Amino acid sequence: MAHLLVSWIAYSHDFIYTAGQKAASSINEIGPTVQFHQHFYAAGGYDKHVLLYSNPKQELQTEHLANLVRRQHPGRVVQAELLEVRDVISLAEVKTKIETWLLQHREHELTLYFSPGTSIMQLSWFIAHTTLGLDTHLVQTREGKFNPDGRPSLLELDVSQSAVPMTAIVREQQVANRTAALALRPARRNHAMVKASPTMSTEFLLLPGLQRVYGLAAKVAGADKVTVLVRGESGTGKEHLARTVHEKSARHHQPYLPINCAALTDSVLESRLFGYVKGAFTGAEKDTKGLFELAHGGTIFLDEIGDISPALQATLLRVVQMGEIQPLGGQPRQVDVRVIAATHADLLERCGQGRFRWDLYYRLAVAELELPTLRELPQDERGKLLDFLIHQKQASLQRKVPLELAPATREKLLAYPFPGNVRELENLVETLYVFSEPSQLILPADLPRRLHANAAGVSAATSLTLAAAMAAHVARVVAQCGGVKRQAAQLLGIDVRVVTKHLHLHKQAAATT
Ligand SMILES: Nc1ncnc2c1ncn2[C@@H]1O[C@H](COP(=O)(O)OP(=O)(O)OP(=O)(O)O)[C@@H](O)[C@H]1O
Repeated sequence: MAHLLVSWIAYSHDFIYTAGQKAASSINEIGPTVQFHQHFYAAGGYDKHVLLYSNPKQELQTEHLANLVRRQHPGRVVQAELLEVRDVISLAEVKTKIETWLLQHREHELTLYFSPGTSIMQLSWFIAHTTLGLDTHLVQTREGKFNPDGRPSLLELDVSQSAVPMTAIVREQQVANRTAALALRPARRNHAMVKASPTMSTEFLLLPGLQRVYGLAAKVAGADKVTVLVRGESGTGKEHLARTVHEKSARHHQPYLPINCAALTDSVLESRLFGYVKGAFTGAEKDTKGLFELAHGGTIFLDEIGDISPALQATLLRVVQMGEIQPLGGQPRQVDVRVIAATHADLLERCGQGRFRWDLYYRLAVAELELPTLRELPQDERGKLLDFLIHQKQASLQRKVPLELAPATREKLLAYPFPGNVRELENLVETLYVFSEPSQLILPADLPRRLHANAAGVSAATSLTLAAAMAAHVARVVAQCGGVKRQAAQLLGIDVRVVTKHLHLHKQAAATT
């Protein structure tokens, strides 16, 4: 057992930014991470500092920060680790990621340095600390200027004395969801409720077009052992629906652990799901539980199930049929886990093509829930969602005024088919906030180029060969992902190297037309 200090990098306070530049120009030596090492680390008896960052783009600057600390304090182990979070203000996502990480390190004594990170990250530390029952301490620092002796101090949060009942937080979230379902309202804040979370907002809009599937989800939730298959295009809200099934089920006090099957290679996925015993393969230094064991009593969400290999399909079938897992190199064990799987693919078609096992499909699809695409929803509902997201982002980005769209801009937005569904619309609204001035009227010309393409999204000059069409499609998806190829690869269901190859082809084609 080791004593680990765990913290997020403080994106704004650990680094110094030059006005007008997005990239950090240097490390802030009076920032929370450097200061912690200067004043408190030595006395804490830590074996290692795990410095978490949430975005792959922050890798370099986190490494610089870790290096500086290592240089200033030779012998200290500082490990930068990516804990990827797509939406740093989503309590659902951040909390799940943090809980999963902590459960994976449960054998250690864990000191959670609470001060750095977004308010949702802080709230998630707090919830994990008070609800997971692990050996965690929650510490924060107070700057010297607030202490009479002018020296910074370290405070451990005494949760038993806390005035914030956790049930209040959970209840508030549910009320927020219900409120959102009843009427469209600007996201509201309740400072009395959660001091640590000024950005918490209503997260979901239960549109009439979604009510049927959410009604079915509530019914399915009550049937405890039933496996569920959620189908829907990327960004339609599959993860949200899966979590709702868990939260409405009798298992809601137990873990809910999501995993994206498409993002991992076969062997990594297998060891993450089922665990391994010490010595099972090179580098397996200790027995490690898999997610199925960690989720015992609760729910596991297997996202992008359609992409797993035939070998893993066979293993998973045994797990779902017998409730039995076998860690790599270990003995079979019984687990009690509800499986919710999701896919963007047409699994029936894949079964027909021999790419997915029929028996596994029938086992998973005991209850099948299908989410509509954004373009299938009626125009007025899309309009409501747009308004909802405008208010939601206004609250989370702490803008004084909501985004103002010219009528023609709104029309264009509502006519666009949004292949990335709600996530794409959500990202677009955020981009418009980021790149516009407060009170600027957003004109059609301010919208990204892809929204101006003709209906088919293909210009007349485009080559009609299949290769060119594929390359153009890949380029469009990469653009929709803000240039992040890894994310595009995930959406497209292909390897990132293939994405690069298509982009290269597309560039060549563009240069010759
Ligand atoms: N009705 C809705 N109201 C508000 N936000 C929504 C709604 N539906 C989806 N979202 C938001 O859209 C984003 C995508 O949702 P989610 O991750 O659940 O989709 P998904 O189908 O699981 O995507 P993927 O297949 O890519 O993993 C999330 O940020 C979610 O909060």
